[in-house]
Amino acid sequence: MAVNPQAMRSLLKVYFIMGSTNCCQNPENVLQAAIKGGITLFQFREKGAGCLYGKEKESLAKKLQAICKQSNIPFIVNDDIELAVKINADGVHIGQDDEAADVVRRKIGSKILGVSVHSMQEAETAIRQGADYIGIGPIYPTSTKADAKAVQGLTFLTELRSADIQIPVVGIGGITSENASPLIEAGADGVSVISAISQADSPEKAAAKLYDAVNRIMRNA
Ligand SMILES: Nc1nc(C(F)(F)F)ncc1COP(=O)(O)OP(=O)(O)O
Ligand SMILES: [Mg+2]
Repeated sequence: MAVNPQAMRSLLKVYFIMGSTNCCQNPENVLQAAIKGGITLFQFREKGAGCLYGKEKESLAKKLQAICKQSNIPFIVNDDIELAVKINADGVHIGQDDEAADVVRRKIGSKILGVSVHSMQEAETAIRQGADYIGIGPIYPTSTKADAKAVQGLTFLTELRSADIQIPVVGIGGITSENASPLIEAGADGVSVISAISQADSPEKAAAKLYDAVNRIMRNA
């Protein structure tokens, strides 16, 4: 753990993830609007058919990183540790098929380290190896991630919290402002979304609705 857990929980509230293939509009404009709407954390996930590579990927990453910096929103890079270190990102997110968390922790020092987990064992390993937060999902059906695992609903989240695992947790997969509340009520510290914001007519309004939905539940908890 390199980031204060309470600070990490606040950052996870509305965690926007995007790459160039997720956007109908210009990614920079979408990110600007999402920040205006109230996202609390951003992840650059350049992946899937038609995604950018090499210099083009790095150039877009730097543009989005600069937009985040202007609003003090931490900039996280998915999968690509080398890029994250090269551009001095604020953290990285890795899955079970990426580099091991302990290896990545040694490469990134005290930056934010997020790990996708799908079982108690993977969660315990991620915690032992220094993850600052874990991502679980898909909570609901998703069309964004082609190789997503089976929809898990709130089952795994409930299992984690019942086992008194207190690491900051964010859910992902098909989440919208309409279905976010049960996730927070079940103990998630935030929601992670791609399409709900990146495909919205108004990314600003979509981000604001998510922010309100999450905070309304947290206030009443
Ligand atoms: N990028 C992500 N961020 C999260 C977070 F927790 F941040 F919401 N959860 C899940 C993913 C999925 O990441 P991806 O690289 O597509 O898949 P894999 O897990 O197979 O590596
Ligand atoms: Mg990954």
